[in-house]
Amino acid sequence: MSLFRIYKPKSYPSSSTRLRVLLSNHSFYELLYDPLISQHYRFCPTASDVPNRPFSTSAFTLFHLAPCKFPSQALKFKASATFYGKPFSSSSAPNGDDDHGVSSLTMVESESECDFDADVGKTTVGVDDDDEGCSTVGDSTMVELGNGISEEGIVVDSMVASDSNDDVGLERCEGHLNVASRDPVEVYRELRNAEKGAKQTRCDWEIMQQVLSYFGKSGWASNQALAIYIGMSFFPTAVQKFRNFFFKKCSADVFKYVVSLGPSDDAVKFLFPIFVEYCLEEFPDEIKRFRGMIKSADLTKPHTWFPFARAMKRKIVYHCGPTNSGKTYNALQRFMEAKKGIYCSPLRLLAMEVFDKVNAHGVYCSLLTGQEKKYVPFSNHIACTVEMVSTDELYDVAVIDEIQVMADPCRGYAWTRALLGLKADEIHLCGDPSVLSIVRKICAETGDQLHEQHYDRFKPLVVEAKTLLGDLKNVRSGDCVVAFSRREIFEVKMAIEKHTNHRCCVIYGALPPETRRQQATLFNDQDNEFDVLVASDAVGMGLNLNIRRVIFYSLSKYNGDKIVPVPASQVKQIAGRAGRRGSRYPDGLTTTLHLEDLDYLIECLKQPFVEVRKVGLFPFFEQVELFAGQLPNVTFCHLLEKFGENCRLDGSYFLCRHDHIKKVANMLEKVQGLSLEDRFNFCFAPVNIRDPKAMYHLLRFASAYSQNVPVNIAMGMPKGSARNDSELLDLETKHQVLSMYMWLSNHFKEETFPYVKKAEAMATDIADLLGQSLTKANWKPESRQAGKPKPQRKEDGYERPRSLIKLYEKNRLEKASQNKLLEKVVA
Ligand SMILES: Nc1ncnc2c1ncn2[C@@H]1O[C@H](COP(=O)(O)OP(=O)(O)OP(=O)(O)O)[C@@H](O)[C@H]1O
Repeated sequence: MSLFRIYKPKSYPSSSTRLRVLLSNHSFYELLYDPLISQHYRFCPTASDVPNRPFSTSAFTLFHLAPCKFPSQALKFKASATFYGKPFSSSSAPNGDDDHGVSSLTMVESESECDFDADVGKTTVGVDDDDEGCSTVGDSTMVELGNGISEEGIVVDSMVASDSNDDVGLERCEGHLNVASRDPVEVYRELRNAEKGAKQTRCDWEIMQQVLSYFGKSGWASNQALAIYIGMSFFPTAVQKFRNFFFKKCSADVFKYVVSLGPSDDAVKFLFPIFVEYCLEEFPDEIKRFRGMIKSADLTKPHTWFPFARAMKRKIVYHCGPTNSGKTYNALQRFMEAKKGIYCSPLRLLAMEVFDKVNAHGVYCSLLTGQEKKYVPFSNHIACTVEMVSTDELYDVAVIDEIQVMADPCRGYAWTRALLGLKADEIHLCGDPSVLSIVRKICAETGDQLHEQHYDRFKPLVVEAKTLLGDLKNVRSGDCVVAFSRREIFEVKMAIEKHTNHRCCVIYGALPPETRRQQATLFNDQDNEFDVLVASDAVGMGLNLNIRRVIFYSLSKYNGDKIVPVPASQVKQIAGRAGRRGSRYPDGLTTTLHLEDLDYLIECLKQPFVEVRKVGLFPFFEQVELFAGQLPNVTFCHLLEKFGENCRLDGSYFLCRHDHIKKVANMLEKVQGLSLEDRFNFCFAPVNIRDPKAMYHLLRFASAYSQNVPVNIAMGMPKGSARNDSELLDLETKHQVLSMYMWLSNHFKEETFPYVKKAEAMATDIADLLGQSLTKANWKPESRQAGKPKPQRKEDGYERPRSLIKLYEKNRLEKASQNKLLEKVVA
């Protein structure tokens, strides 16, 4: 039954319309001008099984209602008047939105508008306060509208229920409209208990197909289904079964009602609670399994994972500022004063530096990294890499360096864990301001007391506008040329040594920390010819270097996928290495090789730190183990994938990337006899997944370990320093393999890795050989990255690279102008 609320604006000319409206809840409608009944209109459904329902109305204009397929689409009247009909819907819509209970017709004329709202499920016709001329009607299905012409608006004359012969029809119509207001549990039970569903017309059946297909594709429904533990992957199966059930059991009124909604969100919202009832009854096992899975993949509220730390009232001091502003210095002062302290470093190299520095100050300090444990007798202090931090020990003072790495997509979880879990009365965080607001948020959750100390750079960094004008001959003593690939580093070294009198030290990520330190010492030492440093972004952290000027050879780098501009935060960090307090060059300078890169450098240095909104998390083994209990018989790699899909996180956290872990997990699938914990630990071993030799050795180590036999190093010692780049690469790989062996010996049963001392000795020797090799290296690097833009050749033989930043900028501008053009065309 329908309620028609008819009104029109007062401005509407009183003589303009005289009409009658009949609404019926069938799918197809037509409004016809019947020439036999001059000036009268007939409003009739087209469905063949529903009789025409002519009725008379007077109107002075002709209009036509174009047929529409679904009620959800607008019913459109054309001519001098246009009507739009919104879909019928239940007045008790699941979301409680009253609008869903209103069907409406809107008449639009060329000069003015008149709206008709038809409320479903009531029996009276009301008139808005503003409106006049409509009268109420009785409770028949054919709604009678009031007589007479309004002073100002629509005149609606009495409507005759011409089809009132059919009481059953009326009940049916009323019945299907009432469906919406019924309890979904009751509707579901009725369907479930029905022996057979009602017969449907082909047309309705097709519409229902579309409705259920719309339901299956609804992101809202699949999301909501998670609340009853119907997982995303099971949702399509559940919908398919529900669909079959619905077709088999659906009663006429429910069917009609859903068809009247059409494939729409209203239909989804109506069906969803019935679907829920169906799922709860039909899929208890799946729901139980998924609930268990979700529960075990719950990474929400990570601060509650550390109850002992929560029981403490910790004081957190955030040393917040740019590079070279004395943050770490001040934090380390507190660390050394403490009775018991821990320093957490982002790099082995930095942990070693602090270990040396603190011991040199007479404070006994041990060293703990993934690869080495150096216990200093009577020490109460420890310098460790952040991944190795113990959340069991109690400390007076802890220092977490480079706290902004919390937001690192791969390693961030280690910083988050240290911050949340460290049992220390006082925790000093050193870093730039990018994670300050999120640390504030975390402290509010943990109940820790946060103190902020803000710092400025000791001396401002000066940008040299002249640049090197594209010529490496312009390097000077104390310069550090920064390039972002190993290949470029060696090209630059060669070019400088060939065309100038300078000698170059080299620092890049694949070198062992010992070699990096050796090269840094060589560079810092004034009594030799090595006065220029060529380095990768590895120079950005951890080394105290006497750098006068940082020169960016380029400001773009390969990110594993494509060449991208170096992020501003990284540019700042690297440039900030110039002019350290206490070094030979306290005033820092920075510039670029090319003039055209200078703008980007200035732009980066000017940019404020971008506020980080999320920091990294990764599950502990125990969490993965719990999760695995819900998914027996899947590979470890698949397990990690599933964990990633199903884990829940709070808004301040993201799950750290684990492609690297999955790649190792995948490789180790063929190794039998490893426990889940073994697999988990092997996956964290430091291995370069792009180096097949290193991957081979990891596989070999894991196989031997799984057979419980002593794991051999099985790798020959190189005879001498490298004579070419492939020998240098070989030394790098060998050192990585030894480093991996040492790491494994610290993370697995020691007796299974009995040659750890030998590995340490070999690693030290190889680090030395690497240092020697770099000192004399004057060969062309081997190309490992096909497809990278080739450097341009200069006439004097010196190779000058193209400015990729310029190229990037050009592409960006081209893209932007293309987009603008496209927008124009679309407009
Ligand atoms: N008060 C101080 N007295 C003497 N030297 C200091 C002092 N503060 C800092 N320094 C020296 O200044 C240099 C930079 O300090 P520090 O490493 O603490 O800076 P930072 O802000 O932590 O920079 P980064 O983030 O680059 O590590 C270091 O060599 C440090 O020893």
